[in-house]
Amino acid sequence: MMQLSLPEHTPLQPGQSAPGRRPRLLVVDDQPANIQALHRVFAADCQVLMATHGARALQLCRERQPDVVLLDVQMPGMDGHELCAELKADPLLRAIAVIFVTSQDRPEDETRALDAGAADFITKPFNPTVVRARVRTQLTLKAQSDLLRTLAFVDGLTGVYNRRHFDERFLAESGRAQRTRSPLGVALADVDHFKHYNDALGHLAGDDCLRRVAGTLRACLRRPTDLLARYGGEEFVCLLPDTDLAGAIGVAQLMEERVRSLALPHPGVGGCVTISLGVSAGCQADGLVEAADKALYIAKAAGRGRVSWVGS
Ligand SMILES: Nc1nc2c(ncn2[C@@H]2O[C@H](COP(=O)(O)OP(=O)(O)OP(=O)(O)O)[C@@H](O)[C@H]2O)c(=O)[nH]1
Repeated sequence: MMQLSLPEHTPLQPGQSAPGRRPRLLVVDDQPANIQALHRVFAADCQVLMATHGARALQLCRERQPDVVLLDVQMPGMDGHELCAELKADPLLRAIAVIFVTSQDRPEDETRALDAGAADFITKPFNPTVVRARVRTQLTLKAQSDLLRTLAFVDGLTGVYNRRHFDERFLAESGRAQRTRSPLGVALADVDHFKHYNDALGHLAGDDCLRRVAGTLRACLRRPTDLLARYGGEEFVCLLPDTDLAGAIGVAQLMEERVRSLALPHPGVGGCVTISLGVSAGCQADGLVEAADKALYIAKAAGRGRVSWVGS
């Protein structure tokens, strides 16, 4: 029996991984019979997604983030080479391993695929045992690189993403929002009177509080593309692709309520721990974080424990 399990911690969103999640494979071929043949090979070990044309495959990559794509070259519309180029040009998708599975068997076909960023090249008709072995190799490499990426981009105290990862994702999502004219939401959350909390209960209790708040904020995010990061100190930032101002305000209000209902005693102010949030949204990413920061300042000035926003 082939072993295709991933290491336990290969999350897209740290802390939201399903431990031991099955590897996710996307098979792209315009011939359903070819898809079925590969489905039979992998159905027992992997979650197998299927697409019969490039546009659908791209959509599935964005929505479901497969680990490996098995890609036919000749397809109507966007062919395999074009799809591979799209994946490798997108910072959010380029880690997906692409394996061409094709009846084109000339050395120049193989070279062209590898030059375009493919991880491997398999010719049809294929031997199922060989395909399984080569996919397993790519899944192992993908799991290792996911793990390294996670370690480099996670905040050590709270387990959510760090500022560096936020900056990288913000850049990528800004470009996408502008290209697709879809709104990008940003929410900045700051723990209220946190200095008093530390002063009253000590720094270690303060650290615990930050961990509880981070976990609570993260649990408010529903879409796989949403991202929570520690922005610094007692401040968190939330990136919400394809989310307009009303949607981002809704997420922020949920966060405010959920942290309040944790009912963590805050002896420094004689109540419980609350957060203030500033929200902004738009297709033009320039100034979004600054606008959210301005809104956060307004929420603080208006009495804390509330959500403010900039924009309409
Ligand atoms: N325990 C702990 N405290 C931290 C950490 N990072 C920052 N802080 C503390 O967070 C506090 C932030 O204080 P301020 O910026 O004055 O803000 P505040 O007291 O939360 O007041 P408002 O934001 O105005 O509600 C400082 O005392 C920092 O030392 C951390 O990792 N752990």
